[in-house]
Amino acid sequence: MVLPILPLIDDLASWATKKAYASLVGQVLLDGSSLNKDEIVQFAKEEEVPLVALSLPNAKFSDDEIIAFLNNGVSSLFIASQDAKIVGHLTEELNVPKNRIVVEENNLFYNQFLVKQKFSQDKIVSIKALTKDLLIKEVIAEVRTDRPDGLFATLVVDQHERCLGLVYSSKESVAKAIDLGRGVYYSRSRNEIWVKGETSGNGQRLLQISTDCDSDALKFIVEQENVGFCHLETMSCFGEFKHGLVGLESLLKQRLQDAPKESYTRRLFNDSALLDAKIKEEAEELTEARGKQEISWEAADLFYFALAKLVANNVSLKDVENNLNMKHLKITRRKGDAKPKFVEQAKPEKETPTGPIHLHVVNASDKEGIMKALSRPIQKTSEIMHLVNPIIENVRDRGDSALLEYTEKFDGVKLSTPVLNAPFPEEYFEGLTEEMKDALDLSIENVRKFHAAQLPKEILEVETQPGVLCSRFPRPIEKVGLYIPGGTAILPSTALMLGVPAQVAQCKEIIFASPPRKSDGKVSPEVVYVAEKVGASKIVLAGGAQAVAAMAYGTESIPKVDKVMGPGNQFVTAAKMYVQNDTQALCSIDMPAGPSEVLVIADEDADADFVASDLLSQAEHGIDSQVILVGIKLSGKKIQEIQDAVHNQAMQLPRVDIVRKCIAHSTIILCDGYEEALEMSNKYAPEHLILQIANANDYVRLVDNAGSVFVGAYTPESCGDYSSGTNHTLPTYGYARQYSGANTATFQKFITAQNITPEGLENIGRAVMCVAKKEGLDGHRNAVKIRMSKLGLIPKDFQ
Ligand SMILES: NC(=O)c1ccc[n+]([C@@H]2O[C@H](COP(=O)([O-])OP(=O)(O)OC[C@H]3O[C@@H](n4cnc5c(N)ncnc54)[C@H](O)[C@@H]3O)[C@@H](O)[C@H]2O)c1
Ligand SMILES: N[C@H](CO)Cc1c[nH]c[nH+]1
Ligand SMILES: [Zn+2]
Repeated sequence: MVLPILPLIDDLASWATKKAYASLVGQVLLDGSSLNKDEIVQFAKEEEVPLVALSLPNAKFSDDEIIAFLNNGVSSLFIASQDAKIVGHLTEELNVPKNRIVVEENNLFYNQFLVKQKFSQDKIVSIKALTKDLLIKEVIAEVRTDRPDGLFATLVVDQHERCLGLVYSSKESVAKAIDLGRGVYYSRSRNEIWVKGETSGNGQRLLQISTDCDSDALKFIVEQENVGFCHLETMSCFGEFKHGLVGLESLLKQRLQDAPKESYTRRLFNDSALLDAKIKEEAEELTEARGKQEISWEAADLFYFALAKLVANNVSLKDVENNLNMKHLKITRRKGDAKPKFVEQAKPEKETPTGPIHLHVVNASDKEGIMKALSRPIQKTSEIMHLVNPIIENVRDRGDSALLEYTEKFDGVKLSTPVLNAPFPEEYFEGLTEEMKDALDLSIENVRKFHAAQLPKEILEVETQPGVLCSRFPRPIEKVGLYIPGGTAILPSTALMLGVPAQVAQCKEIIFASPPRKSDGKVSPEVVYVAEKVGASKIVLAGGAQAVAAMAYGTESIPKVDKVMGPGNQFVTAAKMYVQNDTQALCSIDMPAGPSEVLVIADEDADADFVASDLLSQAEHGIDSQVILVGIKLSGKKIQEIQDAVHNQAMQLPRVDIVRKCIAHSTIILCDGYEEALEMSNKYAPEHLILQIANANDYVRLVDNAGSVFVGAYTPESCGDYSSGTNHTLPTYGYARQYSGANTATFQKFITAQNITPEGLENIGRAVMCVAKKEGLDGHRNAVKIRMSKLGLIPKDFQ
């Protein structure tokens, strides 16, 4: 409730001199008969008074002017009883809501908008007559107390209406608070008036006083200064406030003062073009967001940059809230249509790009050029994580329903279940030819042979000392989730590259995941064929980060796996990185296996057509793939031959558009010798390395970093992709420095064991005790000492 006194403003100059205390009431009545139209609008718009009513004289203002008052912050129209006839006109013709019209009845104005309160004529006091003493008298007359000590419970809130604490006021303290315009209360422990902050420095500017509905409690709205309201130095007596928008505003205000020069926030404050661009970017991302998590994520980003703009321009959240309040009072609203430039328009037909498909050429001595050539065309981790995090969290928290939503959003397929269980229905094999089965069978057998050969033949056992037998034995990882890409191309070859070693390693449960086809919501029959051959129990019909999350955390219909494997685009790779770092997921991954890449080393004698075909075979994987040719002493003529071959072959490919984009960030690097070329390759650490050079085999010894090597002119990388036997799931982004490609061990873990005899204990026991003593771990030492002592290998009092 507001206080029953209603200051009548009939003169703006008097208001200006008295507003320091008059505004504590939180409401005013503008006198329409004394003020002109501009004064009314200016006051309602600019003065921060929560309730601005207007006494509307008959026939002084036009309809448009009345609407302008209500649209600019006037909350209610007070009409004298003799003018009541205009109410019909206001409600019917001007559409003024009934609850915003207050007609005088028996000397009472009964306001029902925003507050429910009766104002009697005698409580409407001209601003000229409103003195501090009168105000104090009115406030004290209004509040009651049933406490024996005569104090009033007083709720203290900040300007955002957040509760700071509960205190007590006496009549005297209220009078002093109004007089000083500060937070002044009555201290029950000290039994005296308490001017908040007088000793602590944590004072308060008083903004408004009101009472509750039955006038037995006061509310002080204050602006808290310094550390906070509580004596424990928190903002409120109930602890700190949650960060939220208000918290972010104060943090940004602080940053405006102290952010270091090189910080991002400082850059935002100093570069208004950057800040505006970020606001546009975030606004666009919010328009594209779907689902609670993603929308809240994007909205939070937008609010952050919007708040940075407010702070940079000295506009407060309170100003924004005042503006919202004013808009809430508007009675005519904008139609709400968006400006034409934001309305989706028919997109102009994309022009087919033309021009030669050629690689850039850079000399090995050009350091800057080389740095650029060897950097991958990938989005920043933070940006990609930003997109992937909400997807993972949603699937983790909401399981199948979130998974189905993302499949609809990203793959354009509405499914009723996200999983296909073995035995796979006949209809899923439709379209599979005998020729295809034979091709897959041959590839499966070669991959099986190569991977079976990697199984350890026997348990590794080493007697490190007489009586100390150490051993190591493999065990399959029980449940594996195998991701088979299916965005721009269906890859049954990946299904067999992952499924066969999983079967060879004897994993107990093999689950496939692959994005469903848009046409019928199924996965390709070739993938289903491989799934059946390797004994997969399920095919998750989903792709991207959501499929990875479903397998890593499990859903209602998908069991949680122990390890997620397989290649994929940046979303898939980022999701794998996320889950492997989340201890809640308890899930490992094979490696970061992202967009395909190849580095070909060729000399002058290399066949230009072979070289071009190898480059293009990986360039066609995706626009984020990258191919590099390292040429050794290539003549200008050879370079031209290769460029021509790239262009001519590319133009014949159905995926020429993808190739064109990939080649745009691909390079020919010119070196002077074989060793320099291999150094360059080791630096890049390519997923695939092809050696099209004389005596290629002799150079394999110089390869330090690569996923897989293809040696000699007749070893195209495609053979490794499908049928030779090596695995095509390989580390990209330069991770060949530290990761191996998929192999049988990827599907296993290795357990060590040891068996020590008394003789063995005698041989190593003293060493164990010595080091344990140094580490201060006597329990460790005792485990040896007690045994050795019982065996009589050390004296009873051995120290
Ligand atoms: N390194 C290796 O061993 C290896 C092996 C085979 C394939 N690959 C690579 O795998 C990749 C396969 O990529 P792909 O895209 O064709 O298939 P994909 O299956 O990896 O990705 C498709 C999925 O990406 C998700 N997605 C697409 N746009 C999205 C967006 N804007 N936000 C969130 N998610 C989105 C969708 O869910 C979709 O199902 C290629 O880059 C290829 O080169 C690498
Ligand atoms: N070259 C890819 C690995 O980067 C694998 C693949 C599958 N099909 C064709 N190629
Ligand atoms: Zn390939």
